[in-house]
Amino acid sequence: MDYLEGLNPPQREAVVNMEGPMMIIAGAGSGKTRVLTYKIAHLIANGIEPFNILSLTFTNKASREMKERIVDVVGDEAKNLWMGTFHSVFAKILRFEADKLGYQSNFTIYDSEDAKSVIKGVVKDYKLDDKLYKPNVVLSRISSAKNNLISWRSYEANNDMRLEDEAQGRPKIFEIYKEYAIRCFRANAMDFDDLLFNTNVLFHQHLDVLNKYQHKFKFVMIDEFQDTNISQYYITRKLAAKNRNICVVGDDAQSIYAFRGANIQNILNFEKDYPELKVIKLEQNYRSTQTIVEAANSVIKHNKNQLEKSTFTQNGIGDRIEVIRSGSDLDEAKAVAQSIQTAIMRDRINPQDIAILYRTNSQSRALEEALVKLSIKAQIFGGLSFYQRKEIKDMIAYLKFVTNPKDEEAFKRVINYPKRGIGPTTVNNLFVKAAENKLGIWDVVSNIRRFFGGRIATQVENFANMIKVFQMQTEQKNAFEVASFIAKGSGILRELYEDKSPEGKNRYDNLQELLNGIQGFADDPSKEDKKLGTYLEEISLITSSEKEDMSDAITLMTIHMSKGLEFDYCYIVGMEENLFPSQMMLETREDLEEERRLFYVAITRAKIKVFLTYALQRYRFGKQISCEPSRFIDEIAPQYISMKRNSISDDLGPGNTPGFSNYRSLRQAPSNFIKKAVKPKDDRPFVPSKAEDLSVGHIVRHMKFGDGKVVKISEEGLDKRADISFEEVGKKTLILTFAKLMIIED
Ligand SMILES: Nc1ncnc2c1ncn2[C@@H]1O[C@H](COP(=O)(O)OP(=O)(O)OP(=O)(O)O)[C@@H](O)[C@H]1O
Ligand SMILES: [Mg+2]
Repeated sequence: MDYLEGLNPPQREAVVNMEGPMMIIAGAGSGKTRVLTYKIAHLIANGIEPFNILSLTFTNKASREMKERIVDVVGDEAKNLWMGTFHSVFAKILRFEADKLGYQSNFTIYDSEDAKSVIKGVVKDYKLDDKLYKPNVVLSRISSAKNNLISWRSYEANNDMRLEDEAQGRPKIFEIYKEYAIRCFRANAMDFDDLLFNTNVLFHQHLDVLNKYQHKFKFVMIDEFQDTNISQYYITRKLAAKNRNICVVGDDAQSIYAFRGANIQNILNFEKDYPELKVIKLEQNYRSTQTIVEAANSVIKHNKNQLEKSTFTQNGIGDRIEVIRSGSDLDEAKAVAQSIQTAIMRDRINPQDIAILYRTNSQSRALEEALVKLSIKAQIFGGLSFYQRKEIKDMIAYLKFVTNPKDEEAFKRVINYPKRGIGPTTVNNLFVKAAENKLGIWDVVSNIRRFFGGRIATQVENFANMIKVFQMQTEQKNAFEVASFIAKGSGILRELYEDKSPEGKNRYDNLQELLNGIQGFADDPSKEDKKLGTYLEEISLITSSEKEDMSDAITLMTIHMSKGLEFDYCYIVGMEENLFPSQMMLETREDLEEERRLFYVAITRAKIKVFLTYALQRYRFGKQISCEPSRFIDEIAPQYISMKRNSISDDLGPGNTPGFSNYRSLRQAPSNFIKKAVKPKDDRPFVPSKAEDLSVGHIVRHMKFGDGKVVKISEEGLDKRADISFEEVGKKTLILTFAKLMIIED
């Protein structure tokens, strides 16, 4: 069996030990995903049916790639594997079992925009302060409740949640949660978190169903195990309870979703849950050069919380990590584009093997523009950018509403678009009528004469008839035929066609592009079910907007999305304090450690070369601000770094020391241009003190500025301020509501 030859001894041991619980916690690039892939192939080669194997990955792209490789080894039968992200696999199961939970199997999956829109509605109807109960804040509380398996029924009694809400001045979240859940249910819709939450409910309440899937999934495999949350962990624990054939692989140093409830604790629990656990260590990195492996190790060493493990590589030493500084964010983007051009032309790197990684999505725009100017094709991976565009959302709303007329969010989008004289007041009246009669919106709309007369009734009736015609189409025709019919019949296509402005043309093109995509779906011979509902299912879970002709494009993505992937060259951009590490993540040691793990993930994506870039000035929050290089650059052991100045930038701004040739001399620049990360003197955990406890004379600690003495406290309007004289950075005035300070000496 030649696939076993491509494995080192511990990898092979992991693959051939087919049964029983197994855990592999090992560094980046050590072959964890490869082991999972070959293990699945090995199971199939040994007679296990592919449909008895469940394999959970972090992105759909990852699972597609795994499947392709397995097909290469064992042939086409591998196509029957159950493989995908947690969300896609359990959405599929929930559709089969929807009736057990009182849903219909054609339920809609709300993305976060839909969810926020529902929340906005609830906040408005409950007459709550919408500045306080911002949709994304509320949604994130609801999400964290669901991911910790706290239902709306138990939320109110849950002290942790309630006390935190009260502390944040938002005591009514539990009421919003309840109403939100009711509205989603009434609309036959689930949000992303519901997909996991409801699976847990399903397995908890219906033992026969659980039993069926326990029997079905004789083997369970999980990649990126460090980022599973409690909800996901319970699902897999239940599924594996019978056969106990569960194999998980991951790397605690790459845990980067703590903010979304991912829980490193799962790794620790796993050992308790399976005392017979087989643990396998992988220590050799096959992905990256020695320089990259060592540099990454030198960074992650700064984290206290990590499991003991070591990594080495037998790959070549390779080039140093190149640090490029620029005068501004625009120049940074230009420098990156130029460097990429060189990489492609001179170093003969395939564009597909080049990635630009950034901390926040909004950084992509300048880069995209600079790349276009040099005619370098780029695709954004993981962004929903295309599907977030208004015309696309409108069209999809039609498709969704036709498939599931209970979907209120879709209804709101389509009822008066294109304009058909049904204004917000009428729409509101329709909803009121629905609520009064405890009916769904479609029940009212499709029987409008029972509730309204006159002009309203005629217009709404026309709309309802149109939808009914569309619905009839869905029964006989494939997704593309129905979608084209709807695009024309609804008037959307004409509406966009008639807008001859450049933006209008662009929107028209986008809509055409969407239809192209649907046609591709309908023409795909490997798809058995070409119905509209199945198409919607696929795109609701899309994590990548790759298109066919993108084979010679480089990839842009957030670091979060890059997990598990690998590229020859990686450009990590925006290496600046307050951007990376992110401003929001500087409050506690835990947060900073999570940022550092994110940096570790970024570096370890590269096989051949890493570039780190930063700008001295950046346009943020609507104005030009000065930036300092990220402390993470400083944390890489110096022998792995070389410093380049971006030749595009003439004006390097304040602190410029002309003529330096490497990073070391930059570090010794006479100004405070690079500030060393201020290290606290002792190792107490950082727990911010209350602002009102602070008084003159206290010695306090700040996560970024280090230790200092409070010299003055003043009040200006509602803001209490403190002047603090810091040992390392001098005097600063801080607003106490924002600054987190810990009193270390009275
Ligand atoms: N024994 C081996 N021989 C040759 N190449 C290997 C071997 N093991 C792994 N590789 C290669 O090394 C690279 C990294 O492997 P893989 O992606 O499985 O690592 P990983 O541990 O999953 O990394 P990450 O933590 O980033 O997800 C891949 O290109 C893989 O094909
Ligand atoms: Mg992997």
